[in-house]
Amino acid sequence: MIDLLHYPVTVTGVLLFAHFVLRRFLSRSSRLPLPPGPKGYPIIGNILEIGQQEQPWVVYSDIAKEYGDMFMLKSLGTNVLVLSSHKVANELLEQRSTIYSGRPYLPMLCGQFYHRMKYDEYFANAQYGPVWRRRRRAFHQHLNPTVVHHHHHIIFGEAVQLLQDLAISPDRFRRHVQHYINRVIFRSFYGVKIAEQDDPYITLGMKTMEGFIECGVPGTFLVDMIPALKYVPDWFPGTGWKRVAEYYRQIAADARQEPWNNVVEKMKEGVAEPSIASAMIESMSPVGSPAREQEEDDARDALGVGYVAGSDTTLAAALTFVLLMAKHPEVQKKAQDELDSVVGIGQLPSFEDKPKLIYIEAILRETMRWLRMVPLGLPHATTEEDIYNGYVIPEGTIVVANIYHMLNDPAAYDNPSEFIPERHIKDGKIDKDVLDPYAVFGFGRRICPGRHMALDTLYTLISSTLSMFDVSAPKDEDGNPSVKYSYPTRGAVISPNPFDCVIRPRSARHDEFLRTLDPSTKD
Ligand code: HEM
Repeated sequence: MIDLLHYPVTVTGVLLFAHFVLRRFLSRSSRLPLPPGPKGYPIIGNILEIGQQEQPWVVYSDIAKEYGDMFMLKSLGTNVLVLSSHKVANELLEQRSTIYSGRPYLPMLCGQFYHRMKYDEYFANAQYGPVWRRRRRAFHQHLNPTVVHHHHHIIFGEAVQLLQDLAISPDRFRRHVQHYINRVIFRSFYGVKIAEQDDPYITLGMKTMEGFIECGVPGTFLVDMIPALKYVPDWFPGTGWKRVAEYYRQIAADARQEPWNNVVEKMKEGVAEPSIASAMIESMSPVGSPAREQEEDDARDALGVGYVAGSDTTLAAALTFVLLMAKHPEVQKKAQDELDSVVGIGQLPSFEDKPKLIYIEAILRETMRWLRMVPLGLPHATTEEDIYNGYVIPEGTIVVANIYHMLNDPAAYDNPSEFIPERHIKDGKIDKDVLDPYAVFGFGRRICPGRHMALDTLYTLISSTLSMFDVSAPKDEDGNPSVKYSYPTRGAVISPNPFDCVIRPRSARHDEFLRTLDPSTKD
């Protein structure tokens, strides 16, 4: 006998089931192939290519030469789609950004269970959804191109301090450049002046990064592959990962909370230096109102990402610039001639000079292109199935843009391994026909929202150091100038390993000028 009470439910269930089965088997996608890619081994598939530790960007680049600008690697249920041209990256990550803006699911780092590190509170790791959207919007409001100039006095004032530090102890240039970049981030974000040594906020930020490096590689912890392990009780042997997760969860929470609390306290005392945090707090709903708690969480966590995402990346570009100047005295001389004629000898370039400093702009572009600091960008993930050029790209596919390959493409750049700023200039202007190297900042809705601040910081660093200093190569055993340098072969961000170079004021006059600079008057 038919159970009338459940009849509609049963019919709906059968129809729904039939709908899904038919959709699966009759859909175009089920008849379409996956994008091509190297044939893997039985069961493990392409795990060797995916898990490649040494210069995976070069390995992917070689595969692209055989399979074209889009290929798929498959292993143990994971699909990794590698994009190797601007065209495909634009068509998928930009034009279809509603589908391609997720991040890969990393259970230990960001999983949805208690024993996790909660690193998805940093919106750079968050899944595409309302939390990511709110935090990204809060961040963007204070760092978009129309308002980033609010931080110029900090970028410039701290550069004066950098020049003085370089004049006093040029051998410690690495430390000085790093401190400059961190001062810019912490002053503009929180209005705090960080300490030269053992700053507590920097220590927390560095430990947070350690957690990312230690636990961010899927497969380091078994729970990444067998999420059911989260149910194993804490006292059970082999559950040490839970303590690791708790440790870093607390560190990362403190890294976001402590500088924020400092701003709140200083605002109460009426002594807060204006900053992004203080501006955010001033524009919030009244304390005690329903919206307030979420607004505070979003603002605090949106700002927390600044040091984590912005410090090492900007440092990689800045140190590479120093290295390239030591290697290329002819480029340096040309830049100094431009600075002297546009700004004047013994003067510091300002942001007003920027449109006229074409060669400086070309050096900045070429440094980014030559280095490709984040060679594989940050991985995206598809949030639904897609069909592109006759191939099916399943939901949950990890999508990697091989920025290294794009900016190293001989079809786009002659002699791509050479550092040639002139390639970006035509008829005394930046040549818009040359492929924009700012792919280093990623693509689509996830494109780096700190890029305007990064570029303004790098412009200031490049123009002000070249206006005051000569950078040269140390002499080798035979008395010839030689810069010995190397780059790490693994990691998300590639920054030069420690190298030596000689930094000196350009002349006695420049030396004199450096002595008279007062950082406080330049803010
Ligand atoms: C030269 C310096 C920098 C480079 C090369 C760089 C590069 C990148 C790249 C490749 C991404 C991933 C984009 C994607 O998923 O497609 C990214 C994301 C991000 N960057 Fe940067 N970045 C730099 C500086 C900064 C700075 C200074 C900040 C902050 C002040 C910052 C904040 C962020 C954030 C918050 C994200 C995550 C965006 C999201 O997931 O929605 N970056 N960056």
